[in-house]
Amino acid sequence: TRTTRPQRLLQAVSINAVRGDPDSVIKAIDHFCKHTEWAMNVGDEKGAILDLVVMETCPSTVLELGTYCGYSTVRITRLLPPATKLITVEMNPEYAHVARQVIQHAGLQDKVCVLEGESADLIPKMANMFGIQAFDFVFLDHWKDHYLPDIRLLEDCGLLAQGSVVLADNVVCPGAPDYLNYVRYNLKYSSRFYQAHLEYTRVLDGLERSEYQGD
Ligand SMILES: Nc1ncnc2c1ncn2CCOCCNC(=O)c1cc(-c2ccc(F)cc2)cc(O)c1O
Ligand SMILES: [Mg+2]
Repeated sequence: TRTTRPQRLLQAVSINAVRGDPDSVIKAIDHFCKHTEWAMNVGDEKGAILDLVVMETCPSTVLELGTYCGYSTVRITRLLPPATKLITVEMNPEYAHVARQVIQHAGLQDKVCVLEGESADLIPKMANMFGIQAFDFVFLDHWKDHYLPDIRLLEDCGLLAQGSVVLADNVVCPGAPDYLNYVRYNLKYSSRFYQAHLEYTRVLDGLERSEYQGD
């Protein structure tokens, strides 16, 4: 039977990236997606913005919704100090399996926990599962119509604190209009838009950075 796109992406990583070197994993995936087969990773242009926002946040606790093949997981985790932990949620078991191998190839497996399941089911259990109060940084990159219900769920579960930063991918393409409305016009958030392009294309897209102002 044919391989899947995530399996072909993983093969490109295992062939072209140096074990234990996150930057070579990132470069191998971007090269594969530019020259062989497009895939829905955040990519190099938006990835550079993601890097800047992570570095200025210096988070101790990170949540990512929508792991896919682990590209953004590697991008974020490579910037985190040793003691920090990143929790990433992926509902597709096949994506999760590939992501674990990509993360392992980068040598970052000890700093990452890949959870399989629906974000809406897992978010209410996280405080108890991991003994955390709030997330310093959240990256939204799963189903675009889940961004709004999930940020509200994070609020209701007390998992956002004053200063928590939520960065959302694809707010232009495929788009998350209800989410944008909420974070831009709700006094609980201070929000700003980073114009960019859909990964590996010239189609307009962007990231929205929203800082929680506290209850
Ligand atoms: N824990 C969870 N809970 C719920 N659902 C979950 C989940 N974990 C996964 N899922 C399922 C959704 O996973 C993938 C979400 N990502 C995208 O759909 C996406 C699509 C494009 C795109 C595609 C085609 C175009 F033409 C133009 C743009 C670009 C992107 O950058 C994208 O991120
Ligand atoms: Mg995306």
